This record gives sequence, C-alpha cells and structure tokens, in this order.
Amino acid sequence: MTNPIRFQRVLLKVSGEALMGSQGFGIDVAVADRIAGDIAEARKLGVEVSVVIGGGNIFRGVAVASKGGDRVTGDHMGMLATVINALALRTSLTKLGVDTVVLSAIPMPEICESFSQRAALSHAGAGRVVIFAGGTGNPFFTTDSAAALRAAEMGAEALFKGTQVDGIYSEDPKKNPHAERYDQLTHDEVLQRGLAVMDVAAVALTRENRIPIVVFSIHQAGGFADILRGEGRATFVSD
Ligand SMILES: Nc1ncnc2c1ncn2[C@@H]1O[C@H](COP(=O)(O)OP(=O)(O)OP(=O)(O)O)[C@@H](O)[C@H]1O
Ligand SMILES: O=c1ccn([C@@H]2O[C@H](COP(=O)(O)O)[C@@H](O)[C@H]2O)c(=O)[nH]1
Repeated sequence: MTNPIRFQRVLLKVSGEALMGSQGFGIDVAVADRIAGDIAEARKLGVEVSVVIGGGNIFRGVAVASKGGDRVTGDHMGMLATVINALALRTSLTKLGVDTVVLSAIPMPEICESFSQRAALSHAGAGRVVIFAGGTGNPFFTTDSAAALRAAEMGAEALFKGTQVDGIYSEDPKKNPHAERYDQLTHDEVLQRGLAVMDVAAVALTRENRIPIVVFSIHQAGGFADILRGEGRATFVSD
C-alpha cells in the first residue's frame, strides 16, 4: 500500500491487551521488548515518536461497573494499569539504548514525571521517546481519547493505533471473519458507520484537529516502520 502522507512526528497508541502476548493477563516481557524494537526502528527513520499505552491487559474500569462496582474507582484502577505498562515499555526501550521518559497525567513523582505539554515538547525536542501514562487523567475516557488528545498537544502529524487487528473493517473482524476491510476512510465515515475500532470521542477529536489515524496490527513485527516507509498494511483515516 502507498502511504499518502509523509510523517516526521507521530503519536503511537500501543494496545495494552497486546502486551500480555499469549498469557491471559499482565505483561509478556518478550512482547514489550519487540514493540520497543519497532519504536526504535521507526526512530532510526528520523521520525519523532511519542507513545500512549493502554491498560486492557491489566484492568478496564467497565469490568468493575459491570459487576455493580463504582465506575470511577474502576477507571482509576485502569489508569494506574497504564502506568504499569508505561514503566514496562520504558524498561524495554532503555535496554535498547533509547532515551525514554514517562509522563503521567496523574502525579506520582516518586515513580515518574508529571505530564505537562511544555515538558512533553521539551523531552521530545531533546530526542527522547515520551510515553504518556495515566490516560487523560479523567474517568469515563479511554486511552484512545488520551492518544487523540496527546497527538493534538504534540502537534503530531498522525495517530498510529497499533491494535489487535490489521485495519478497520465493516464490523469487528473478531466477531465476523467475513467483514470487509478498508484501506482508506474519512473520519466522518468511521463515525457515521459506527466502526468501533476506536471510541467516538477519539475519532471526533482527531477529526476536529485534522489528524489522520492509521490503524495497523501491533503484532506485525516491523509493521510500524514499514508503514512509515510507505509500505505495510494499515487503514488510513483522513479527510
Ligand atoms: N469495525 C472494526 N474494525 C476493526 N476492529 C474493530 C471494529 N469494531 C470493533 N473492533 C475491535 O476493536 C478492537 C480494538 O479495541 P480497543 O481499542 O479496545 O483494544 P486495544 O487496541 O487492544 O486497546 P487496549 O487493550 O489498550 O484497550 C480490535 O481488536 C477489534 O477486535
Ligand atoms: O483517560 C482515561 C484512560 C483510561 N481510563 C481507564 O483505564 C482503562 C484502560 O484503558 P484502555 O483504553 O481501556 O486500555 C480504561 O478502560 C478506563 O477504565 C480512564 O478512566 N481514563
């Protein structure tokens, strides 16, 4: 596939669920190391990469709410899960010699730096990979929304969503293996057709800020850099 856009600065959303690999829960270090390698490879192409990481391998707030618990507490637990994942990914990147900083939306200064746009831009400008932890810092959101928000704040030219599937389909391909796969869509088409690969708030925020979305499989080793080179497999969302 031809990449219609050339990117110098991107925001990568890494699926939390992907981090558990073939385990049923938690972090498979080999997977974290491989994803870190993919980020390092992208940086070697001269692309500035910052990262938002999900928490689905550890905790999602809706799991608490669905059992009658308090949603806000559940979401706090989910946001903390993203901090755990961010620390794991930082460890993997550091092993590769990639200078990396974790900025959390929820201050926890003994563990990592707190998020501010100024700090994030300064670290990125100094050549570091910035990992945004703690989502948006607010309940009732997801890390997709955090990714859209941070992409806008960083002036990213695209939001890459590295997820469980290799693009956007007419329906969830895990539920319908005959669903049609798209190469190219507009933000409006994603919203109007209710394509649930990403939450509505995230798609709306990227549409408002004219940020393209690139959906690809995080399980494809080297896939991130391939797409940046104009190769690889992904669905592009742009207007
Ligand atoms: N129309 C669609 N096209 C593609 N995938 C879809 C679609 N509708 C639903 N999905 C599902 O959405 C999933 C991505 O959702 P989600 O963002 O919650 O997971 P994730 O990327 O693993 O992130 P995390 O684990 O961090 O929450 C895909 O794995 C896919 O099964
Ligand atoms: O801004 C945010 C981001 C996330 N959460 C909570 O964390 C979990 C994990 O994030 P995923 O995007 O599902 O991977 C999410 O389910 C929420 O419970 C949040 O509250 N606010």
